[in-house]
Amino acid sequence: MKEIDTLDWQHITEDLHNKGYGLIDQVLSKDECDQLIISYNEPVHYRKTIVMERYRFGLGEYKYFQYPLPAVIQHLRESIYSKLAPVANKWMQVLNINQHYPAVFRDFQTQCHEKHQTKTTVLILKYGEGGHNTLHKDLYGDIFFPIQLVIFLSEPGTDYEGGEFVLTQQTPRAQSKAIVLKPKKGDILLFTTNFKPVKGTKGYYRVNMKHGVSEVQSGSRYTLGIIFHDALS
Ligand SMILES: O=C(O)CCC(=O)C(=O)O
Ligand SMILES: [Fe+2]
Repeated sequence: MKEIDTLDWQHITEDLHNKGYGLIDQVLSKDECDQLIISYNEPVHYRKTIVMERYRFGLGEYKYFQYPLPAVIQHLRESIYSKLAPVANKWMQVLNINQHYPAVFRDFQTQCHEKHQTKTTVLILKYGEGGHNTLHKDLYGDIFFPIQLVIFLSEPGTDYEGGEFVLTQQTPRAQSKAIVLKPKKGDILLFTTNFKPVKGTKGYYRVNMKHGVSEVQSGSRYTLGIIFHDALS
């Protein structure tokens, strides 16, 4: 795994401010991705399995991890959080929202716990042919962190076809714009969970963002999602 501190955080931060997402190339090695895919079938790591069609979330399956998280994931969650907290604080500040994100992940988690959000939201997802994930926001209670990430564990074009990552950006009084991305195995995509600020003529306003996955045409596609806030249940 690449050292998180050595990544180009200035560039990533600019992308998040300007576009609401940022792609980081090749953070995990092929082996690390394969290990995570293998662990999909080891029940000991998970607290809950969701069959997506049952909830009309799409077609596929995902599993929520339980605490304690595997060391690699805990490390990523803590180290990336500290890089994103300043971005999140800037967003809340310009939008006049009274929410401060502490510099250290542990202290943010305390905020979640005070609101009874104590369950992990870190998840691993698996989609086969026809699999997809309908457009959504990952909100699990009052407390939310405005940026999350997905680690791509499968290789597009080799392991699966289709299955693009889709972001929609909804500006007030306009239709939604779609952004379609196809990151490679080992890449990390950071993106907006709920809304981000955009500068207008009269100050900043909110644009809402949702994400999902287009239909997988063939093969299988695995991803790992790290959401920073915990869940009520
Ligand atoms: O499989 C994907 O690319 C999307 C996963 C997702 O919705 C999430 O991690 O929140
Ligand atoms: Fe999601």
